[in-house]
Formats: sequence, C-alpha cells, structure tokens
Amino acid sequence: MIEVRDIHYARLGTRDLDAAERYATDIIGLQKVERSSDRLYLKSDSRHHTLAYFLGDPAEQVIAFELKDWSTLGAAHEQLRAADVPCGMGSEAEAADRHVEAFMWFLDPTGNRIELVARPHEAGRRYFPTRDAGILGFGHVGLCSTDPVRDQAFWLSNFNTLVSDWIGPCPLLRVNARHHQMALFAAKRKGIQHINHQVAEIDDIMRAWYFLNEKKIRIVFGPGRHPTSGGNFLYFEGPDGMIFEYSNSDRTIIGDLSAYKPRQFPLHPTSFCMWGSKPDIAEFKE
Ligand SMILES: O=C/C=C/C(C(=O)O)=C(/O)C(=O)O
Ligand SMILES: [Fe+2]
Repeated sequence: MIEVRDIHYARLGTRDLDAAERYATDIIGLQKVERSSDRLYLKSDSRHHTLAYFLGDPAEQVIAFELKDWSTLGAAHEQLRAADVPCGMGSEAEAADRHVEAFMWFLDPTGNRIELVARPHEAGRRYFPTRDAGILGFGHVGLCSTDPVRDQAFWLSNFNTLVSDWIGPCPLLRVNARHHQMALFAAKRKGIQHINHQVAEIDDIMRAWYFLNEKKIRIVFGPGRHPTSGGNFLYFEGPDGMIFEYSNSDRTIIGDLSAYKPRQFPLHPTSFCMWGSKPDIAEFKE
C-alpha cells in the first residue's frame, strides 16, 4: 500500500507563459515565485509552489502527491512496477525542476500522469499575492476518468485512498482528513478536469463572482454549494480551457474513520449544487 499525505502540485503545459502568468496572478490570485523563459512557478500556501506552467503542449497535465514517508519512494516504485503500471523514477534534474528532493511518475489506467514526490521544498517566505482572493491553499483536482469504477479500484487497491462520497459512479477521494483531494469524473479524455483553491469564506466566493464578471472571465458554474463537501463554490475558465474553482469546503472526516459512511448521491443536478446553479462543464452534466 502506498501512503500519501496530500495532493502537492499541478503542472500544466502552455504555449503562452505570459498569458498564464497574467491570469494566475491578476485573476486567480496566486503568487509568482519564479519565472524563466520556459517555466512559471506559482504559490498558494507555505510550499515552494503548488502550480507550475511549462512551455509545451497544453494537453500535458500532471498532478503530484507527497509521500507520507519519503523513504518509501523506492518501495512505491517497486510496487507499481510489479503491478505492470507504466512508471519510472525521476532524474535529479527533473527533481530539481519540480523543487523536490526525489520523485517517481506513473500513469493511472486512464493515462493520467501522476507524480509521487519525496521531501518537496517549503518556501522560506509566506504566500503574499498581489490580489487578495482569500486563498488558503491548493485544495484538490477533478481528474478525468474514462472509467471511474476501474480507476477507483486502482486507487483503492494501491494507495491509502478512501471514498468520501460518490456522485453516480464518480468517487470523491481523500488521503487525509479533508473531504477530498481528488475526484474522478467520467470523461472521454484524460487530463485535469478542474483545479481547486480553497478560500476562507463565502464572502471570498461572492467577491470573486463580482470581480470575475467585471473582468469578463467566463463563469462556468456557480456561485453555488456542493452537498458533498458542503463547500460554497465558483468555477471559471482559465488559460488553455482549464477550469479553476474556488471553494470553502471545510468538511473534515476525523475521529473514528471506520464509522464514516461514504454517501451515494445520484447523477442529478441537485447532487452538484444544492442551490440550483447549473454547470456549463461537460463532466458535471447528467
Ligand atoms: O459537483 C461536484 C463536485 C463536488 C465537490 C465538492 O464536494 O466540493 C468538488 O469540489 C469536486 O468534486 O471537485
Ligand atoms: Fe472541486
């Protein structure tokens, strides 16, 4: 069993780093920590970065989880290799590019590239953005899955992943006390379906709604409230069609974990928003 602590970063290819930088800093409210001709690192909390853009194909999208115990990296690689999962160890140069001491990569059954990182770098300075969006940190991703039942089995059998809730066949998965760090949404493609940043309160969601409308950013879902995590949310479109979400999903599952029962929600609009907001996101439609 591979034990991970939390989701750590997303890495996205883009053909236009300048546009990505403007959007990430001026619109989302992330802080630029480093920029070169082919890299952009953005931070949202105490870590060196939680989102990186590289000059390349926007279809290349990666998420990373931090291992609970850095010394299990070799064993994790061995476990996945023995299970015939496409995987490999990262080189020293690739680890330096990710600001981690070491890492490995693998492909989930849909073909999503996932990285497992050991000893990722903290920042010596706190997160200090130029736009105050109320961001508390990187929350979770929605990941596209061509078969959520198959991919759920992959995550449950290889990792310390637990189901918090389902919407139809799609699981919202946690690896720690927070409601979810990854949700698998049925799609015809691989890739990241949305990237979530947690914000402090509902006022941040509504302030963002006015701000994004003023900036003519396409809102694709919300403002609303998820019955699953209980969070208020707002989804909006970013560079290369990536969907970003703000939410204040503060539901935690602690104490006697065996007593928590994952809840099954039907594939119905009320399972996505309890207020009645309708998504303009393919994977959130019935
Ligand atoms: O509408 C489905 C999404 C639910 C939630 C939630 O419960 O917070 C998410 O944010 C998500 O899965 O991405
Ligand atoms: Fe989300």
